[in-house]
Amino acid sequence: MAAAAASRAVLVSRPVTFVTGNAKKLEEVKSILGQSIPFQSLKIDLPELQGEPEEISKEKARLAAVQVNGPVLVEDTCLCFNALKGLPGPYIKWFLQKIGHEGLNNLLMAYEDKSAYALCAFSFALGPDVEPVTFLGKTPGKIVPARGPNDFGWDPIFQPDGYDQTYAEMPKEEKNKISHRSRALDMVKSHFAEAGYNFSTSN
Ligand SMILES: O=c1nc[nH]c2c1ncn2[C@H]1C[C@H](O)[C@@H](COP(=O)(O)OP(=O)(O)OP(=O)(O)O)O1
Ligand SMILES: [Mg+2]
Repeated sequence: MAAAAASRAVLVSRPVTFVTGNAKKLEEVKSILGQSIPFQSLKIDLPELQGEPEEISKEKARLAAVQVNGPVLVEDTCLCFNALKGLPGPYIKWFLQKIGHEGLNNLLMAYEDKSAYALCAFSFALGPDVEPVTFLGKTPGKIVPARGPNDFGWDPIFQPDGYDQTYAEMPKEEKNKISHRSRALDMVKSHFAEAGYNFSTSN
């Protein structure tokens, strides 16, 4: 029963650690979660296996839980081009690093379809011996020539549907309302509420 589940509190003696090597992700997660889930962060660039976004994210959580030896939250972000059947997807980091915004636009030169989606796969593991659970958040949009400040990844070339600004041009609060990241975090929050987790705020 939902009412019973909501009133059940599960005390977890360790805080949640969000593990990422990316300071900009951390900044967004902090601002989206606010005080709703107390968490600490740890800067490690975890190795990522190849495969589907959900599996990559789960494996990151397994590795992170071993490192932290406690509850962890990780995420893996993909930028998927529909004309390319979802690629670059999880490999966007390396594509961006090698060919940049212009190269990413050029990849779609041969196609009329410039539609794309941003996908965030959050995984949570209670500890190293517990199978992680994954939550996917998706925001549809299209790939455009870069516009706006260049301070976070592919933000300047992604224009979400229903907006005439790119992620980079939008005020941060606006991006955080509709982003792939905030949609996935909404599900993480619901999961924590349903499970009744009450995390410690100190180690
Ligand atoms: O909202 C975003 N807006 C624009 N760019 C973004 C966003 N979110 C991630 N990105 C970039 C960072 C990296 O180039 C790639 C994802 O790769 P991804 O492995 O998930 O991130 P990462 O290696 O930087 O950090 P982490 O240590 O958490 O794996 O897309
Ligand atoms: Mg990474």
